[in-house]
Amino acid sequence: MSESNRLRIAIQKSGRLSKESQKLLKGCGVKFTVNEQRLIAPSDNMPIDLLRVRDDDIPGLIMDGVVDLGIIGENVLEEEQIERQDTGKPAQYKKLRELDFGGCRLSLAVPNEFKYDNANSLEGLRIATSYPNLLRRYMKQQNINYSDCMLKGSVEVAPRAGLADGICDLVSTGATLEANGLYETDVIYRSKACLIQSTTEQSPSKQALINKLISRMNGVITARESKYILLHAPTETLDQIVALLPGAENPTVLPLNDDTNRVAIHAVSSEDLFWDTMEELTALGASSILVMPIEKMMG
Ligand SMILES: Nc1ncnc2c1ncn2[C@@H]1O[C@H](COP(=O)(O)OP(=O)(O)OP(=O)(O)O)[C@@H](O)[C@H]1O
Ligand SMILES: O=P(O)(O)OC[C@H]1O[C@H](OP(=O)(O)OP(=O)(O)O)[C@H](O)[C@@H]1O
Ligand SMILES: [Mg+2]
Repeated sequence: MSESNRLRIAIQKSGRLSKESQKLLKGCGVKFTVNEQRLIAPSDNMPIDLLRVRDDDIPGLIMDGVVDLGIIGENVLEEEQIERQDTGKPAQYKKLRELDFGGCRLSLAVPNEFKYDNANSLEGLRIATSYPNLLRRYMKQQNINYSDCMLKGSVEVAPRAGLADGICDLVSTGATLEANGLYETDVIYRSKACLIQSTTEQSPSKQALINKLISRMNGVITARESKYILLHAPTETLDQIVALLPGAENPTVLPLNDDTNRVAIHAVSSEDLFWDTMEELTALGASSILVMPIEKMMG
């Protein structure tokens, strides 16, 4: 259905995913300028148009084949898929990869004064949510009767406002729940942002561009999760020091000028190097420890 020669990518216009989605695409070499008033941000250097929309609209745009790629929270994607499956609308998509942002969970929460023992304590409650389908699926699995109160926003104030007994909403740090006198009882869905594609067959040139973007995205995300580590180590503790570097296989070991007892180590580590490990390295005699970010990785 998407007949344009340009690849269309739907991203959230403004909200939790918008900045990170733009940063990821820029990291993949897609140049564009966002004009806040405009729905479409065309790329200047690649045949790509970014569609800036409400996140709730992204799964439907993909499932109807109106756009080619989308960056969306798995929670919104799954919610829309259940809705469409129940109403007989197209509900297919391809998940290309999970992304490294937008991590949160959809949880049930009740007021601090509510006595909760197990999921059965929720029997008969009225629960406010923006995710009625994910909530229904969970409550059915648990065999619990409830009624729902559909709210698109400000779900966390529903119990205090007398609209509901509990809520089913997104949680990350838990600060919103705490600020509203609520506590989390059941995690019903864990979510991250992901990259999805419509199942519409693409022209070879568009599919080649999609493949290029996926490969670059892999490079950007792997690089973000990795560090370049340089340090000096005594030869007698070299093996112990290398063993402490997280996920660093085959580091480069180089001699130092005028010092036969020490060597320089260069390593790419698949994780960050935390202060605790830095302190352990120092205790083993390591010095001049540098931990540097990596911008891009390939091959
Ligand atoms: N606190 C959080 N921490 C991390 N990710 C979150 C958090 N809250 C939400 N998300 C993720 O970001 C997505 C977008 O959240 P946001 O609050 O911006 O949505 P929204 O208010 O529905 O936006 P829109 O106006 O586009 O409909 C959520 O669906 C979820 O996947
Ligand atoms: O556990 P926390 O770290 O407090 O995060 C949870 C909050 O984050 C989201 O809202 P957001 O801040 O994106 O604003 P919104 O009200 O526009 O959805 C979500 O709807 C919760 O309200
Ligand atoms: Mg939304």
